[in-house]
Amino acid sequence: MKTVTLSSLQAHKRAGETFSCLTAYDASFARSASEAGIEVLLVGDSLGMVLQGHASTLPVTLDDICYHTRCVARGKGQSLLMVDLPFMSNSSQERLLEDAGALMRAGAELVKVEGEAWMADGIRELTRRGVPICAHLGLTPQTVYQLGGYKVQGRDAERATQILEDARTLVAAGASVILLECVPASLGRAITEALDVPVIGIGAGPDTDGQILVMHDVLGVTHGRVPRFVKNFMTEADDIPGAFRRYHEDVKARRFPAEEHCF
Ligand SMILES: Nc1nc(=O)c2c([nH]1)NC[C@@H]1CN(c3ccc(C(=O)N[C@@H](CCC(=O)O)C(=O)O)cc3)CN21
Ligand SMILES: CC(C)C(=O)C(=O)O
Ligand SMILES: [Mg+2]
Repeated sequence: MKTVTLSSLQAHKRAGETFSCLTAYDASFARSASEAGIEVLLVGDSLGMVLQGHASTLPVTLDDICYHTRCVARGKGQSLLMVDLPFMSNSSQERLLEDAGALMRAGAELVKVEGEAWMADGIRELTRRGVPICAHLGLTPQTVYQLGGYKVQGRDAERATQILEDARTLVAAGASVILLECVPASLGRAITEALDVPVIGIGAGPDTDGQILVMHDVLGVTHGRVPRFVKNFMTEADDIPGAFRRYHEDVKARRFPAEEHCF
């Protein structure tokens, strides 16, 4: 695989080709995912749930994320390294810039922020300073206690329009990538078509430019009820590298997500 950059993701979008993304939290799994061809690795704050055992992503600290980013950076190969800003890193503009700076120094190449249109100022200041941004919209797990649970967002026309408008606003403010979580497939498609920047989906239907899943879900080691958009690729593979390859190939061939994974 050639080195993945923001412009290669753009090129995939223009060519109508999909790309695959997967969370990674350490060097060994990052290397394996990268060797499978997975274009983007995310050090997600989901690590609070799958590594630390919390019920949400809120307890994850900047130091936790920086530690895992340094680990993944050593194994990432040619993949692009995206990293989540943790809960409350947006408590002030100063803190936002400081925390994003810490993630970049740890090895991030693209910083993902949850937030709606009000994050536009922060995103403008970050991009001005050379921090490429992915804006995460739809189901934003850091606001789960406000949303009342991990529920599909944008089912009604009003909220769907709001998510589309937020996406436009954040792209205008400088976001290079949009990530949509848990929205109806029709909305995933509409937003992907409306924007020039790459759109990554998780539970956002088959038509987004990229797909992302949590590594533990792909390997079938998540305990408890798994979201509808999850597929365990171990059942069709001989080993972990094989499951990563299968996930990557199924995304590239648009075999994943299938109808049963969508809302
Ligand atoms: N293992 C794991 N996988 C993830 O995808 C994930 C995490 N952890 N932690 C952080 C967030 C939390 N996420 C979640 C968690 C649960 C649902 C879920 O159960 N959703 C319901 C929607 C029901 C509805 O509103 O219709 C589902 O049935 O999929 C969705 C996203 C996604 N992220
Ligand atoms: C589920 C993905 C998109 C994420 O934000 C994470 O892993 O933290
Ligand atoms: Mg996250």
